Amino acid sequence: MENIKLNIEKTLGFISKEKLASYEPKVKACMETLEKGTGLGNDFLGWLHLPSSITQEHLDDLKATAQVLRENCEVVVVAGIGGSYLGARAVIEAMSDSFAWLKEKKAGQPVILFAGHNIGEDYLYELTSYLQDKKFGIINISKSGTTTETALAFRLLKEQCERQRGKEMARKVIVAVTDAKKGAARTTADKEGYKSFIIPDNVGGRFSVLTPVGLLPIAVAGFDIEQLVNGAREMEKVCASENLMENPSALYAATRNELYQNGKKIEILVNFQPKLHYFMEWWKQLFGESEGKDHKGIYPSSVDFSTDLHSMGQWIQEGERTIYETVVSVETPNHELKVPTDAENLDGLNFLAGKRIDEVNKMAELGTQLAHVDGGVPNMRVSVPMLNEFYLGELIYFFEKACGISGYLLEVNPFNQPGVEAYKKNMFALLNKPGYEAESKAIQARLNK
Ligand SMILES: O=P(O)(O)OC[C@H]1O[C@](O)(CO)[C@@H](O)[C@@H]1O
Repeated sequence: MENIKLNIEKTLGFISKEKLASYEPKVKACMETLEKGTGLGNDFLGWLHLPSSITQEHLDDLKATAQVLRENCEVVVVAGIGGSYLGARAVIEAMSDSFAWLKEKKAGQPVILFAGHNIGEDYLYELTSYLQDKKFGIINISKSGTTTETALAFRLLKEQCERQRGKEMARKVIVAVTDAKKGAARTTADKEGYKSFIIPDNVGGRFSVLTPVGLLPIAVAGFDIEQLVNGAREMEKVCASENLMENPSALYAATRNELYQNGKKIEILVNFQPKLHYFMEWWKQLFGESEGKDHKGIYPSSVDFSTDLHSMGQWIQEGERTIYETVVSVETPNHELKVPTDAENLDGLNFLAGKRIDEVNKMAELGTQLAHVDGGVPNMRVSVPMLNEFYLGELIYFFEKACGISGYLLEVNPFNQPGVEAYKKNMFALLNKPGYEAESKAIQARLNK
C-alpha cells in the first residue's frame, strides 16, 4: 500500500540542498533523544510508540463503549478543549459527509456535537435548547479534569441529561476520559459510576488523539479506529528511519527549521479539501503549544483553499516574505462528479465539460503553488492518497513525530505549555476563585489604578 509522501522540491530555491543534508546528524541526535528519553519534557513521550502498543483488547473495549452510546443516543456531545477535542473533531469532520447533519437521522448513528471548547453563552444556550427533546449522551474529556471551559459545559449537560433521561440512563450514556486518579472529572466519574477511560500520564493533550481522547468519539461517530491506528503504526515504522531523505517526519522537521533560520517565521498549512479544516486546527495546537516558547517558534497558521485564495491569497502572494506553505494534498477524492455540458454555454464553462471537479481543483492547486513560489513563498507538499482512516492515522503520526524532532532542533521543550496558564491565572483572579485571593486583590488594584 502507498503511504503519504512529503515533497520539498519547491523549497530548494530558498534553502540549499547541501544545508538541508547537513541536518542529518542533528536530526539523528534529536531522534535518539526522543527514543532514549533523555531530552526536555521526557516524561511526556508516551505518544512515541503509542500506535504499536495499542492492544486489540483496548480497541474492543472502546468499540463496545461506542456501541452503547450509538444504540442509546440520537446525539452525543463531546465535551473537551484543545487536545481534548481537536483530534477527534479533525478525524470526524474529515471522514463525515459534509451535509450529514441535514440528512435524515438513522437509528444507531448519533449526531456528534462539540462543547466545552468555548465559553459562549449563546453557543451553550443554543446547544442545550437543541438537546431539549433529544436522547443525548456525553463524552467528558479532560486530562487535568479541571479545565474551566469543559467543566462548565459538562455541569450544564450532566444536569440536563439526568433530568431528561433519568439518573440510571444518564449513567449509561455519560462516559469520562480523564486522568487515572486526579481531577474533578475523575472524582465525578467514580462517584457517579460512569464508564471511564484513562489518559496516560505520559501523553500530553495535543499528542493524545490516538488514546481514548480521540478514539472513543471517532468510534462513536462510526469510523474505523483500527484502520486509524494501523495508519499510525505504518508511519511509526517509516518515521523510524535514520536516513533524512527517507524519513518524512525528519525531513519536514529539518526543512521547516532551515526555513525558519532563513527568516520564514510563519508556516501556513494549506488544504484544498474543506473537510480538512479541523485537521489544520489540530495541527496548529500541536505545533503552536509545542514550539512557541522561549520567545522562539514558527507561527502555525492555516488556510482553506481555494476559499481563502479569495481573502488571504493577496497577502500570501505579495505580503511580507516571512511565510512558507505546507500543502496537504488529497490525491483522489472519494466520490466522482463531472462538469456537465451546457448547450448554450452561457457561463462559458464548456471548456471544462466532461472533466472531474477534482481536475479543476488540482489545477487550482498547481497554479497556486507556481504563483506562490514565484512570489517568494517556499512550498512543501504532503500528498495523501485518499481521505480515509488509514491515511489520517498516517498524517497524525507523521506530524507528531515531526513535532517532537522539530522542537528539539529548535532547542525548546516541545512537551510543556507553561504560557497557557497566564490567562487562566488572571481569569480565576477576576472571578474570585477560591485559592486565588492574593491574585484577586492584586488584579483589582491594577484595574482600579
Ligand atoms: O484535557 P485538559 O486538561 O482539559 O486540557 C485541555 C487543553 O488545555 C491545555 O492544557 C492548555 O490549553 C492544552 O494543552 C490541553 O490540550
